[in-house]
Amino acid sequence: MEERNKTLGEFIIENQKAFQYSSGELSRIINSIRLAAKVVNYKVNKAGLVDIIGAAGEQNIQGEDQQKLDVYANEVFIQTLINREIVCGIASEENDDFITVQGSDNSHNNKYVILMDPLDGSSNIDVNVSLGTIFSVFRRITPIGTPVTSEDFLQPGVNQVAAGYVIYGTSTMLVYTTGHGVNGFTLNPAIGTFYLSHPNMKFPVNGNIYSVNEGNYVHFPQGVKNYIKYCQREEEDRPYTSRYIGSLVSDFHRNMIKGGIYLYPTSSKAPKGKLRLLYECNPMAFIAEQAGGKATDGFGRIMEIQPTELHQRVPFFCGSHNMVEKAEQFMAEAE
Ligand SMILES: O=P(O)(O)OC[C@H]1O[C@](O)(COP(=O)(O)O)[C@@H](O)[C@@H]1O
Ligand SMILES: [Mg+2]
Ligand SMILES: [Mg+2]
Repeated sequence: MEERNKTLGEFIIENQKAFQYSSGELSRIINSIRLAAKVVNYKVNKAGLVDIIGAAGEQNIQGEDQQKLDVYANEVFIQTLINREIVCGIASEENDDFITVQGSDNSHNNKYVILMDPLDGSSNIDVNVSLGTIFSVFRRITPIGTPVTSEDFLQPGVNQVAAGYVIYGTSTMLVYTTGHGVNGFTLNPAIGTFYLSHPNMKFPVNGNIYSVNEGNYVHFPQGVKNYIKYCQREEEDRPYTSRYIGSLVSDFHRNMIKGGIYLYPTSSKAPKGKLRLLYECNPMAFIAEQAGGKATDGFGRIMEIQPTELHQRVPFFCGSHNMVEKAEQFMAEAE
């Protein structure tokens, strides 16, 4: 069978042994994400037709106005994972605290916890611009058979066993890693099957796209200002392009295909940065590193940060290896 026509299911079965998915649980988690993504995708594609546009009227723990689609996507992913009894705990951007998941026999025998941003890029929902879902999977630390604790969720990113995203764009894709490279699957909506369309995805080492919300420029650290000025330097033939979609998943995905860097630095509005370490930065960092890219907080490796809070925020510089290194150089020189 020609590589590119392989379905997600076939890919998982073929790689089950190779990737040592322990007892198939990890592959069942990926399959659950696949199923939930199809349900959310159906709604995203109809958002303009059904009453799923606009604010839900509540604020989440982040102090952000939840959008109806945030709430819907959160419910679909959480319910799918609970119903399939394959994780022992779930943490979400939209939930104040983590959720303990018991088996139908009230056991706590599953091995994995999952953390997720059910809908990334919420500011784009009402304007018909691409959105995403991000997930991160860890093996639990506390003993099997006992309820999960915060210790199971507050693990450094280097402990991740899987991470991925769904991008609801011109086509819907599932891109994920289990620590053996990054593979992208595109949904054929006519038959509801994901096909291996982007095997072994790699970040170009260099690139000429920088993604940052330049509206915050005056509030950025000097090192970031200097890096942006470097990208805009006059003396060259303007080798850089500024592209900012406002959905982390979309900016990341474009940069991974074309080469580029995404930056969400600290600013007066976001003194610790805006993006959340556990379910945005860690999973995207895992994917970036597995694709040969780099992810730091401007000074150190994202995946080595020891989390202290479920919703903690960190500055995020992620993308083509040499571009991130260059940005870090400007950060160090400005210290
Ligand atoms: O509008 P800003 O401040 O530039 O922030 C855009 C960033 O915020 C986010 O939308 C945050 O994610 P959520 O939409 O899940 O809250 C990122 O996807 C995006 O890159
Ligand atoms: Mg997000
Ligand atoms: Mg979100």
